[in-house]
Amino acid sequence: MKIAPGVDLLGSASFDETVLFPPVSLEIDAGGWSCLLGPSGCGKTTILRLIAGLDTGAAFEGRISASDGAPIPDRVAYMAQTDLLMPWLDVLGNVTLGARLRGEAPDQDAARALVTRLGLEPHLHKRPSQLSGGQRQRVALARTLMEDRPIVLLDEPFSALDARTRADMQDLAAETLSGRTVLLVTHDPGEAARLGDRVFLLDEGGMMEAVPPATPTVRPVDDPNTLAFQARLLTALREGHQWKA
Ligand SMILES: Nc1ncnc2c1ncn2[C@@H]1O[C@H](COP(=O)(O)OP(=O)(O)OP(=O)(O)O)[C@@H](O)[C@H]1O
Repeated sequence: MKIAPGVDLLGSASFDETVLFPPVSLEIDAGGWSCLLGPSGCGKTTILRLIAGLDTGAAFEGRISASDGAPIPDRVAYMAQTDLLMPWLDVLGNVTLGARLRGEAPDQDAARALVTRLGLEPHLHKRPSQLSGGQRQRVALARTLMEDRPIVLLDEPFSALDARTRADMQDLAAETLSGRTVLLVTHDPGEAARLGDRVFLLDEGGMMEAVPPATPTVRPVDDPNTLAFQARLLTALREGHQWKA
């Protein structure tokens, strides 16, 4: 894997005359997990797509740059909110899709090992229509983890999972993506409290940062500091932009 750069987004976005978010500053540290929370519709997915260089329909005024000055989009693995699985491919086919689209021979052994770690081995040759929502989400996660990219953008990657699987997948993603620059969009303050080296809250008033406990990630769910931070995030989300870090 190439060295993971930090990513900065500075700017505002709007649709015609409607401001989506005012000027914000999002500093995503190199090689760490940054979490982005905020109410539905505040622009979190738009921010991920802007960083990935994908179309958003929004007018963005500002700049998005990597700390090494090199272009960002071709170094990004992006897991969208919808799983975007190919209905005619089985689990293994979907997990190795990226390599085949690039005309490369997929690493079947690595794909099988990953699929096994994600608990999908019994479903290896099933198509997406034969899988549950949570299983489909794990296939999409596996496909993203197969892309050995230094910058990883995850849009609610664990949202369809049961509590136990969710915690397992958080651990696995943290381990697999060690050293990558990760931006995780989540609605779950507990998830941000476990995984976030930095935690940002976005709403129509702008961006705020909440400073997580100094303990390393992945933080234990039952650690009093993790729980206190989780509660603080929930309070902040409920209070909206009146809250100050
Ligand atoms: N082409 C468009 N024209 C006008 N508004 C749009 C357009 N595309 C998206 N929007 C609006 O932009 C807003 C931001 O969408 P975005 O998907 O970034 O939000 P989000 O914070 O990720 O929401 P969620 O948490 O529900 O996924 C939404 O209110 C959406 O309705």
